[in-house]
Amino acid sequence: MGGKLGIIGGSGLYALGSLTDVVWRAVDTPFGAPSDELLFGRLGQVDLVFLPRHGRGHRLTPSEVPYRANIAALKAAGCTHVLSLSACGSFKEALSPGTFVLVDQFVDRTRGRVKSFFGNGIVAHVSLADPVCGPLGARVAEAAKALGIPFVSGGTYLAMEGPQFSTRAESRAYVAAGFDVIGMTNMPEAALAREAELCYASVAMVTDYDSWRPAEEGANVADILDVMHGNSANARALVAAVAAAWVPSAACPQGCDHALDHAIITDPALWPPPVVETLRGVAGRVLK
Ligand SMILES: CSC[C@H]1O[C@H](OP(=O)(O)O)[C@H](O)[C@@H]1O
Ligand SMILES: Nc1ncnc2[nH]cnc12
Repeated sequence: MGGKLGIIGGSGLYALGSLTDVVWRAVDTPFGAPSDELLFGRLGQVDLVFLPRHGRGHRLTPSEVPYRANIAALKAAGCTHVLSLSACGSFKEALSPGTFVLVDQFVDRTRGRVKSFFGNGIVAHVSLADPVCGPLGARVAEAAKALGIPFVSGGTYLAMEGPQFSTRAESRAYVAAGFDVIGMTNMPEAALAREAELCYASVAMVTDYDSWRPAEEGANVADILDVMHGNSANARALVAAVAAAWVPSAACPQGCDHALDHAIITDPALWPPPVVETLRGVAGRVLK
């Protein structure tokens, strides 16, 4: 598994302490500034780039996170792979707090977020049927199992707008629908990673049971923070283990790195040159 690994850290994960040769560096993009400076460093023999999704000190709401800039910045930093780490609520008794879920599907109930790099004269439709990179996920699963982290491969992540947590009625409806976990950030992040032809995997770290259980008070930040501290230690160990096993490979077997091959539907003769320039960083491979 090759190329450069980018890590997006969610709530409770604002830096990676074990990196060496570290430097925080501002990276600007045609889509604005990312959530924070990017942290460049090495973990063992591997170059890593880390980005705190909400910024250091957790300054950005899920709706305010500049998802396009974050993905564009990681791509500009040379990342070919992105491992996303997020706190989440659980809709299954068996997915208890502390469990790490390797997400394989999303249901997007966010609204008002910019969901594509494309538009303004260049239309593209990528496939999200399989919205995460299986080969990258397999690496993560191997590492988690070796570490003994409570880990489940596969799960549907309901992305809600927030910032308020769900009502009991919403929470029960999501349980009835069969969803596994809930969070506020993985969409449009995953969709944008696909448009940028990045291999993307998401580990959703359960902090609570949301509000569907009758005896449950409902999700609240104080309880979530308690669980998150333990989860963050496991998340750091997981990143270190994934990095330790990182070996180069030429191409993504699933084709994430060619997601745009047949996606742009607009007649190339009509592509507005300024829009081509804006897209060059994320889609340059197909804009030649
Ligand atoms: C602090 S609980 C709610 C907050 O936590 C999750 O953030 P992230 O996905 O970045 O770990 C959730 O999506 C909410 O933004
Ligand atoms: N119950 C919940 N709902 C939405 N986002 C969350 N992040 C952590 N727990 C959550």
